Amino acid sequence: MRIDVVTIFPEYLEPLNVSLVGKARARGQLDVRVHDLREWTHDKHNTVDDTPYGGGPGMVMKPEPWGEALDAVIESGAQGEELPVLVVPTPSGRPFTQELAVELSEKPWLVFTPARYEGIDRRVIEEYGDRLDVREVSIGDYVLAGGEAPVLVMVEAVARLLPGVLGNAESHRDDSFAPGAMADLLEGPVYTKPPEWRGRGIPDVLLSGHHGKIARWRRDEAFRRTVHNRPDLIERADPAAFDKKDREI
Ligand SMILES: O=C(OCc1ccccc1)c1cn[nH]c1
Repeated sequence: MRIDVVTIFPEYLEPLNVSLVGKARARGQLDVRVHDLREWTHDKHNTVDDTPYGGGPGMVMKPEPWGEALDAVIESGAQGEELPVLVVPTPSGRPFTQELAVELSEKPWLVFTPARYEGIDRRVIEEYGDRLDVREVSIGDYVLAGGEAPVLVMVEAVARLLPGVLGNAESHRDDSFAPGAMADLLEGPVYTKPPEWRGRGIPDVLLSGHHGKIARWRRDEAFRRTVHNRPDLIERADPAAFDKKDREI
């Protein structure tokens, strides 16, 4: 997979050189290219923003630098002529979910356009929306100063799903929100050695070696935690899925 990021703060994307994503890049599973938007400005001050038409607070990112940058990135594509998916982080986007992470992890090429200020001139989204699959995506209901942190979040969520990137291929089968048996439930509690820590032991069932009981206990704990922290997910859950899960245990 190829990932391009166009930003006025390239140094903000340094964390993509370390850990999980860093290793995937070193193994050649991921080709991540970070571009400085200001490379495509031509005035003395490398201007990327201006005042909003119609007035109002803040500044808007100008369309010209984005147009030149995105044309350059798209033209550099040797991805078998496949065009990239354009991912635009914004509070006004559709929610970023595990389901969307899975969908994006199956694409050969993603281009992220993190904005600063009040956002990017709408005409950029329209211009590229005519020829590309453009996704405006929110990582949550809050406003940040820029889209770079959302890009780090989305790239990590996508990269860990690439085959061979996450050590144990099974690990994301039971992820919270992963489609399938545990869909729509939060992860239950986890424990590891030592068997006793500050007078606190381990739930007996986990030491029983009885896999059926362990699976049922984990499902019940996941349910309990979901009711407590995310009752909204319970309404959405499909009771038949629980019955199916019960039969599987
Ligand atoms: O703040 C965010 O992106 C930066 C941004 C982009 C456009 C206009 C204002 C701010 C964001 C919050 N949830 N998901 C994304």
